[in-house]
Amino acid sequence: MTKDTLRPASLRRSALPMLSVPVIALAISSMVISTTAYAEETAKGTTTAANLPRILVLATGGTIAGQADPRATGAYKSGQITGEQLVQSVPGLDKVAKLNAEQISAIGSQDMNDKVWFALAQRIQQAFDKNEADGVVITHGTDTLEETAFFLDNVVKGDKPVVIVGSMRPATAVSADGPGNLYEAIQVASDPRSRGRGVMAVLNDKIEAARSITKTNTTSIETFVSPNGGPIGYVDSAGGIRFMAQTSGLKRANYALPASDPLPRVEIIYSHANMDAIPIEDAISHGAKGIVLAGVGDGNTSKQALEALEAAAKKGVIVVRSSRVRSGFVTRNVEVDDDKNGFVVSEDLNPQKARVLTQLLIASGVTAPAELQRAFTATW
Ligand SMILES: NC(=O)C[C@H](N)C(=O)O
Repeated sequence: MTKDTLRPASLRRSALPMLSVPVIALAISSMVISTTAYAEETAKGTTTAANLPRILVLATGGTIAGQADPRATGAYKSGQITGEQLVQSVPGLDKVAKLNAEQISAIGSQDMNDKVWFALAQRIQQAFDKNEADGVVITHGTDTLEETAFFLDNVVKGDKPVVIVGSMRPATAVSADGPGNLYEAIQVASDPRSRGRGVMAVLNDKIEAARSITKTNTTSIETFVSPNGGPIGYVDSAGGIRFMAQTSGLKRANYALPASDPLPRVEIIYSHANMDAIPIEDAISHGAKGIVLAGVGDGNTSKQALEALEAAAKKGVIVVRSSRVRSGFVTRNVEVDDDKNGFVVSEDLNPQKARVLTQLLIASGVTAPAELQRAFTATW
């Protein structure tokens, strides 16, 4: 992990496309102006940086930091460009905020893990508690962006904005979406109206809440949606930021960050036609403390699988019924007899987010089904 303080740059910068890493690094080092030169500029009144909000950028990798040979079709490597290089590559950011970039990890978000989550949560909390920053922006891959956003939404305390951002095209692509997304994310994190809204994601001119956002397209830049509620706001260069309501409308639960990683083992079991009990029995034999069912329809599954879940719940494994269907709510049900079986339903949370909440609840010592259910329903 490295910690670098970015010097605000008042020089014109070109975007990264088509440049190799050494060329980018050389170009950036020659563009960065020294702190002294910057102080002189400020004294001359050519910049108002002193009044700008302080935004901490925490880079984790992902396609937004990815590079490809522009002639190659599709293939690129995630996490090749540092957070500092990323912010330096976006013209005009020095007019929006005072930026400090730190590298937390350099991974594709398919490799996102508890260690990085804990490092992020601890660094954000420290920055807020010590008043080092007015807002935080996390650069992240899009594959698990929603899970990281939801995890942080549940453990970071305070009302300062935390914004997570990614891109669908690597930094070297023609029409890379990363620079625009990063600019808008920093705009949102810098705006006082963003306070008290929990963790937000900003991509493709939309502001979405951590609880509701999900990735819906494998490759398109129009991939993130909030199926049950829509975006909480919009941001673009012409209109600036528009929030659709005073707050995101959702109550946030705060859990203490467990003393150390990893979080308890909770498996997602995907339901399908011709479903048997084997995946559930396997998960339990490998030490799962909880099972989230990505059920068909309203959190349903076959008789065989249901019996295996009932047996698991009897042994003290937490069973949460969620759905593989993209939108809607999973509701407590007499047919499945959630009450008798001690099952929990995930409400609006998709399986991957229900997993995160189940992990946090188990880590907090909450295991009684009624109490677990209250935590899943606490939002309304
Ligand atoms: N667009 C992306 O960022 C996808 C990439 N695999 C990641 O999640 O890191």
